[in-house]
Amino acid sequence: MNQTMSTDLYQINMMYAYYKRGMANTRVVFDMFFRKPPCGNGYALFAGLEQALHFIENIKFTEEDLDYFRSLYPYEEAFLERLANMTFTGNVAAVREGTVVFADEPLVRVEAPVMEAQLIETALLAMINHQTLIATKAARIVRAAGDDPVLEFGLRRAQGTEAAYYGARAAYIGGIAATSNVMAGRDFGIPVKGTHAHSFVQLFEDEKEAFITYNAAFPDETTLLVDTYDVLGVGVPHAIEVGLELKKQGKKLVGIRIDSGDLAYLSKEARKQLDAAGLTDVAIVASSDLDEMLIRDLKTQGARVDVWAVGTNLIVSNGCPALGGVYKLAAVQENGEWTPRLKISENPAKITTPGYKRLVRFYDEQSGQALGDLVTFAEEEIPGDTITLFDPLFPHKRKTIRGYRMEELLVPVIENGRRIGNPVSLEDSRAHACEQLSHFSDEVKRLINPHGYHVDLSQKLWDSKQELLHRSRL
Ligand SMILES: Nc1ncnc2c1ncn2[C@@H]1O[C@H](COP(=O)(O)OP(=O)(O)OP(=O)(O)O)[C@@H](O)[C@H]1O
Ligand SMILES: O=P(O)(O)OC[C@H]1O[C@H](OP(=O)(O)OP(=O)(O)O)[C@H](O)[C@@H]1O
Ligand SMILES: O=C(O)c1cccnc1
Repeated sequence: MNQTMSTDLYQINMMYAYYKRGMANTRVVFDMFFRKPPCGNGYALFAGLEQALHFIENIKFTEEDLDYFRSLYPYEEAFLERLANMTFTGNVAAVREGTVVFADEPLVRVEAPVMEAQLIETALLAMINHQTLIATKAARIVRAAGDDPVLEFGLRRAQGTEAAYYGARAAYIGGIAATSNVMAGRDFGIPVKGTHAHSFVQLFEDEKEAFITYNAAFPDETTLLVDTYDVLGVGVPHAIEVGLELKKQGKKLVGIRIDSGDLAYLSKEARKQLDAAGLTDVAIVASSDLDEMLIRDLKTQGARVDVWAVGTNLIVSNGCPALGGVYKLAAVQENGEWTPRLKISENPAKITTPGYKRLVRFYDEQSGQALGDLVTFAEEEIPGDTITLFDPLFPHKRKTIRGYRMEELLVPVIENGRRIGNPVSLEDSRAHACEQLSHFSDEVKRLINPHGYHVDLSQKLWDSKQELLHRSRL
């Protein structure tokens, strides 16, 4: 779908004012970043870039769009004509999908004529804020589940089918093993999995007949929902009967699903019953309003769950319904030079970092551990083996690091309006997320009160920011 009209009216109005002032071609740099990771997490998993780049590459106003603008305001016809011919001609650099990212670092850098940079703001933020949020929530849930697979079951509870569709994509980057969402499976290549509903059991005279019927249709991949009537009294015993019959035929019951009640108690007792019947390899799937905290708690209770199915709380990111990613002007080109621009706020943490910037990450060469991120001006040289980093809010807090490997995080993805290289596959982004997470300590990744990770500014950038701050007070 063409998303060009997915913008706020104020973007069009600012574009018009720039146009009238003869500033439409002024080149600017905007940075996309967030100020706080979602869900009290220490980091976010960057996602949604593929959709954002696709949107940018396909900017196109239609005749109907222009008619709509005419109905809103007497914009000059020459402006509307300009919109009609508008495409994105600028440059975009971004962090790779699946990268572990932190507050206050530039994740997308857009350099373009101001009309174009302004037009793409809203949809770019919407796409990246949404998917980064869900990928991060998924990563939390997957972390709580440890080595157990997590299934995404949220389609019916998402804020609309589009949120479910892209949410499933983001959740896959965040590490879920499969989704129930067939369209997301078809389009993104995410493995799809499913069991059956209570209605399937209710439709038959007795539960066992329902189980046999389902198994007859899916002899090699049956997971039976055992909580329609009485989990331990009839559900598990009926599933065991089916499992034993399959065993006789050299086949296997894949699993049972428990969707209500005390999941710790029921899973332990169900495990005992299955094991006693010799069905030690039948997996137990749990679902029922789960989230990362409940999964963690159920594990400490010794729940014997092998697979966690999570719907609502994952797909709506319950408890943290939005990521506050922003898009701020960082520099303006004046006489061929980039002039840094600053946005002041009463809250020091909200003061933006001006300039045309670069973002690098240092890893310990030996252990591979991520040591810190550094934001510098784009043209700055970074020493290859020793560097002193300092906290931008508390500059006396310093740390010298040595023997590192450096990674450029912000890499060009669109040049002069054209995509560079091939789109990265979802599978690669998911693998990248997994690899990225392995470089961060358990303290940074813990679910509650995570350890802070260093995101520092170069001396030059920090000095420039201070100077601009002082000047702005005059
Ligand atoms: N052992 C447990 N410890 C903590 N929370 C649990 C445990 N077992 C289940 N829960 C959670 O408690 C909640 C149970 O909710 P509730 O009693 O409303 O519904 P239910 O048992 O799933 O039944 P129904 O689906 O029929 O409403 C769910 O969020 C579930 O994940
Ligand atoms: O609890 P969630 O994490 O949101 O996971 C999805 C839920 O959706 C289904 O219930 P629903 O009552 O809609 O249908 P059912 O008849 O299949 O149980 C499923 O059984 C889960 O309980
Ligand atoms: O396959 C399932 O069991 C399933 C899928 C979506 C929602 N609830 C359950």
